[in-house]
Amino acid sequence: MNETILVLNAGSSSIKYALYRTTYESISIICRGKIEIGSNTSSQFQVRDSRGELLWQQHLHVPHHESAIEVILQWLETQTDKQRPTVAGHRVVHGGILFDQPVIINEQVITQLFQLVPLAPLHQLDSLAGIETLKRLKPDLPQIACFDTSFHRTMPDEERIYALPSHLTDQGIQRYGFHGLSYEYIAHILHDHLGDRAAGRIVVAHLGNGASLCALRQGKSIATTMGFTPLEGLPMGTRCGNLDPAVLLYLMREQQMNHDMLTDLLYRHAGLLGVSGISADMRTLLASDAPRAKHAVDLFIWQVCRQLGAMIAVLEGIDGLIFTAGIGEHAPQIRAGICARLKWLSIKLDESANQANAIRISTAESHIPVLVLPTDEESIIAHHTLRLIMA
Ligand SMILES: Nc1ncnc2c1ncn2[C@@H]1O[C@H](COP(=O)(O)OP(=O)(O)O)[C@@H](O)[C@H]1O
Ligand SMILES: CC(=O)OP(=O)(O)O
Ligand SMILES: [Mg+2]
Repeated sequence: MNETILVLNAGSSSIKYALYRTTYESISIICRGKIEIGSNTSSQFQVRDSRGELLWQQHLHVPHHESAIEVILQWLETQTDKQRPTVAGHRVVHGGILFDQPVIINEQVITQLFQLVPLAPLHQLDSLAGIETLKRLKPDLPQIACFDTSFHRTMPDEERIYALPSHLTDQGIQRYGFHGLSYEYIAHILHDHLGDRAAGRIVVAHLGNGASLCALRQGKSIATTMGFTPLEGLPMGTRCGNLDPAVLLYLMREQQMNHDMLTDLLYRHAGLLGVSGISADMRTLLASDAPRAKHAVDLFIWQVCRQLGAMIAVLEGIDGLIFTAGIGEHAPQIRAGICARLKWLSIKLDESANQANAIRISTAESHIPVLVLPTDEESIIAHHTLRLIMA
């Protein structure tokens, strides 16, 4: 029997989807696409086949994730029976303390996932919108949730636990880490690019609208910059990243900011957008002459290097640096800015390879290989989905 797997990956600035055909022994991609979301963004809905050839293109205005899901499902309805999904796999950002591996979705799971909405306000509801929309339109379709947090379950307690009274840790106030499906994919393909070095000390920089770093040893996560929520760590498109918690105490007391105001400030009006006052989108900032745009870019690069230092320290060295996700894959200027600050590691960038977004962007003399590896969270979700339905 064959299955057709629909994968939905709700990110904070986009929804990515893919359709796979499987014979149980192998999985092959049928088509995939991405819709960028935003009230000011005019988006292209594109569908590409396995070779990247354009199958369908439509100009859209997609203000939120739910409308993007409807567009994808409407398009699927116009396809042949063979392209109709028989199972769906979702990226769900937060699995909390309960879910450490992919799970078949039922009513109880949906209730538990709703309880985690406050811990990922830019993501969790959008994944649940995909799950609920599919449940409404195709009640018999089995659905699987795959979590961003699962991959980081290998982190040691020193990395996982905040310096808080232990009863709070026991309640689940601990570091979970995110972008795990992306790191899992990178860990999976690393040997193809680095050979035996892949089992060494690797830092992966997932730099997209959400951004984090992960320290891998033997392909397992031992540290990451995001924590209890996807707010900790690097500054992001609209998220602040690391902040002295006393800033919140100060704003609550001195400026009478309440929970909703702080959520809005820290998740939606901070980061690149907050610092630049111009945009959350790195493309816009790099194209701008405004000093505040340059300042936001410089601050981003500084923080990546500062936090990369911490990853290298816990790994006790570094054998490879990998860039991935929207900025990591497509912004040579950002990679060059980061690598220029890593000269102390004897990293040497091949400028033309970097400009071309080539896979290996370090020179042969560089002490450490630096690679650009496009991530593929959808394929990891498809594999987990297949494994679960076979079980
Ligand atoms: N060519 C580019 N140059 C610089 N930044 C880019 C480029 N292409 C994409 N980006 C950045 O990548 C971000 C999207 O990354 P992505 O990983 O797809 O996001 P997410 O999954 O978080 O929605 C955009 O917001 C934009 O800032
Ligand atoms: C966890 C997270 O920030 O995801 P994304 O980068 O897709 O927004
Ligand atoms: Mg993403």
